[in-house]
Amino acid sequence: MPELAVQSRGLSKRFGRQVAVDAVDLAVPRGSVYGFLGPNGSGKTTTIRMLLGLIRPTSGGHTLLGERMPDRAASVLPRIGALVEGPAFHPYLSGTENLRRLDAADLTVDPASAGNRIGAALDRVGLTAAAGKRYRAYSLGMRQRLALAAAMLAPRDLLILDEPTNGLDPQGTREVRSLVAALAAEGATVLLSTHLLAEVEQVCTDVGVMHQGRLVAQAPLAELRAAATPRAQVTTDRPVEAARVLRELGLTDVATATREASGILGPVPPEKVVAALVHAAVPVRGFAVVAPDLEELFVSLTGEGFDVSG
Ligand SMILES: Nc1ncnc2c1ncn2[C@@H]1O[C@H](COP(=O)(O)OP(=O)(O)OP(=O)(O)O)[C@@H](O)[C@H]1O
Repeated sequence: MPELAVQSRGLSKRFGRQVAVDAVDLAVPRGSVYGFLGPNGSGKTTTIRMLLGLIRPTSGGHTLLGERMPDRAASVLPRIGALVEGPAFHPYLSGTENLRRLDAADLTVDPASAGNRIGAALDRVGLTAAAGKRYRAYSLGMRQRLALAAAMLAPRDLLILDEPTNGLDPQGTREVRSLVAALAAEGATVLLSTHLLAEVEQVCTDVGVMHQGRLVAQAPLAELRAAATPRAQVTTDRPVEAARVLRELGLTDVATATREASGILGPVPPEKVVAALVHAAVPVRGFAVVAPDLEELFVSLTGEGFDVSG
């Protein structure tokens, strides 16, 4: 097995004059849950469509599970489950019937066990109760669940999921997260795109950040966190005086807010900061050492905020 489940080199897509994806070098480690993160319109869906061979790159290329695409599509695609925008479900068929059609189209599986596969997939996404309902009567969340079930009809080595929690309520979102964790625990590699940082924080081991068509950062999440330097945060009625003390101690990026001063600690021990504040008679109401959250980290990487609320 290759070390990288997905690897692209210079993958690019132009629509007319617009460059939607610009020389993306993806490296998705085998066994990872890779969060493909970026604001709306940053090129995630276009990249995923190229990965799956649904659209042709303008330039560049890639491998899936070590196999060159699209030449090896016929042999590698059966090992891959995908969820991309607009799955072709039939509106007048039920969830079960739709899955039956998709399952029948897969020549690599035994038709005799179709019922078991379909039942298990519907169960995993929590759609058993609505399995007999027509697709056209499904809510957006139910449609999304059915698309996930379709991606998991057979055991997969790699799942590529475009915004898998799109349209789901908070409960559904939690279920999808635990589903992704379970799939990863079973040994699958999962690449999921999202514009929600919380999603990445909670399930992903690795992150790739898209910004205006370019992959601006890619690393294991733990590495990104380790690179994040903690800040000392002082709650006080005299933020300006507190800020002066922080600067004198050598803290950097010192900032003040109403009743608060903060700065990047660097090598300065926190207890020294507290002692210096007390020595300078700054009334300290609270003191904390906080690691930046992912949002701050990514803003610093991309210079742009994310739609964290969804
Ligand atoms: N078929 C197309 N024709 C022209 N432009 C397109 C086409 N598909 C995508 N684009 C453009 O390419 C850019 C990237 O779009 P893409 O859908 O890949 O972004 P995204 O990161 O997936 O965003 P979202 O989270 O909104 O789905 C956008 O500016 C979009 O308008």
